[in-house]
Amino acid sequence: MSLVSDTPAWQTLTDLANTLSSTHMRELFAQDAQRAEKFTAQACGITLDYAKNRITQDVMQALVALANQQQVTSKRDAMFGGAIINNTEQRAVLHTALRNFSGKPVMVDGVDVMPDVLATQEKMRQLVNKIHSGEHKGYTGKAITDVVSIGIGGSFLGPKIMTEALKPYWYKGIKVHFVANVDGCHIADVLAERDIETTLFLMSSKSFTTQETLQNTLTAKDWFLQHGGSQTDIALHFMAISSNIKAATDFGIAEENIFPMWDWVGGRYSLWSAIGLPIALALGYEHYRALLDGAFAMDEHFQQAPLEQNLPVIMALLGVWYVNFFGAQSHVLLPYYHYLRGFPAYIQQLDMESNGKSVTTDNQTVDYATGPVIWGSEGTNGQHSFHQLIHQGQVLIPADFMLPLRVPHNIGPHHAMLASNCFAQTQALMQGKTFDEAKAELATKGLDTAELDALARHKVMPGNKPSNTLLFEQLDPKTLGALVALYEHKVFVQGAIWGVNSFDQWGVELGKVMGNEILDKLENATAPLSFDSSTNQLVERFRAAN
Ligand SMILES: O=P(O)(O)OC[C@H]1O[C@](O)(CO)[C@@H](O)[C@@H]1O
Repeated sequence: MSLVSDTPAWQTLTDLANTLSSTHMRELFAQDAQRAEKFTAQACGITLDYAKNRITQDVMQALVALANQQQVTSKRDAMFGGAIINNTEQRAVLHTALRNFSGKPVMVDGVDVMPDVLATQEKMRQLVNKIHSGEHKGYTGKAITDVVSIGIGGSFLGPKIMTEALKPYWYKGIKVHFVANVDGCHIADVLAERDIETTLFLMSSKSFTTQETLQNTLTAKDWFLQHGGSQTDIALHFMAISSNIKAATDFGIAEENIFPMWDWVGGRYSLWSAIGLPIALALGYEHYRALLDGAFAMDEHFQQAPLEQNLPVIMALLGVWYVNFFGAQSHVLLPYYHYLRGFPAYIQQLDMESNGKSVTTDNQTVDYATGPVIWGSEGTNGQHSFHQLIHQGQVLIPADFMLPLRVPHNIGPHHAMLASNCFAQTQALMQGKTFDEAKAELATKGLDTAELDALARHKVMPGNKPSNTLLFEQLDPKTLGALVALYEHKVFVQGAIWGVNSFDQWGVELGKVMGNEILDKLENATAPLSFDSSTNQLVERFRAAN
């Protein structure tokens, strides 16, 4: 098969991008009073206004033609149907089965996975209720008040960020804490404030081989044993979530305390599995279930809505448009909602670990970018920091703004101020400010002509900077579930267009192997070194200091 960059649909888009490069979005808005209406789509409590993009209806049609040419819908159906689409690991990709409430079976290798999925959800529900009711007690008979979740990557980001995003829904009486980094400062800080009698540790690792998670759990176990807990008490205080049951039991976790997951769930897609247990403990099972319901609703939308009205497809196509036809190298996420402040970091793993690839599923090296750098932080903080570069810098950075229309507080004018900042940023990015407008603003400042011209040049804002605005009625668990699934499917569609396998992550493996080799040399201070001279020197300096 030819690369997507050699296809007619790609050429059409290249031509359209050239034509459109001389047209400012101000003109596109001036030409069409219905522009906002035409470029707005809605689903699952989310409204996407994508009118402030460098697009026309011709562009959107050509992008949809690209999606059709790349067989996005049949690839989508293959994923939902349990086909082995992760071809380098020979795995199905079925995080969608974890939120499948259709009552229909999902088959992998001729076996329906739904009974195991539902049984695990029931086991989670029972544990959450036992902990919240105080029925599950610590070894001294006290109720559990704190949960420490240990995991990294997808076994950390989803649980932590979704828990944080749903703070208004937290169950009173339980606090959930997260440890990811192997940096001992992290676990030391978390343990220092815990009461051994009332703390439950959850070890989350799909593979049960991840260095950071294994070491942090060993440290937690040592702490438990050193502070009065015994080997038999461990069963009341340590549980695990893993697809590697044997490794978990070998590690010392009682089999009944292991929540299973499966190799058809990718790490960065695993919050819907028992990896989401910390979320369920923080919120209560009903709210956790609503999160899954929201994702299921988005799955249905993704499968059923025409491509032109399909939220994940539209967002994916706009991303491809900027990455491949305007050379955008990054994409910024700007949640205007404090509790959603971690969302950019979540999408960073989802997007960059999925599509940061160079070879297609049919083993060809690509000659185009397969994804931008994803970054961002909460509004309005970014406005007083990096927005300057988005407004006036020489790099194109498409943005996703996010705002709940209603918030769980009613404190003075805060929410209207927040919303006005969000909307104003999208407006300023699109509209910009011309030289004449800048000069007119300075007219009353008493400057001479040369001074006025010089200063006005600095105040020019080019505008024509693209953004999407995502509005939610409110960020309840169901809407958050839909939002996460929206981005998952966006990433899927982009991977389908670029022809890459979005579900492996070989790029992270080499560092792990080399890290272990270096650890060996750090722990054996006399072992000869045969790395490159820089690495040798770094190891020697570490040895000298320790
Ligand atoms: O759940 P595990 O197996 O400990 O893996 C944690 C993370 O490590 C990665 O494999 C890569 O670092 C991620 O994809 C994954 O989410």
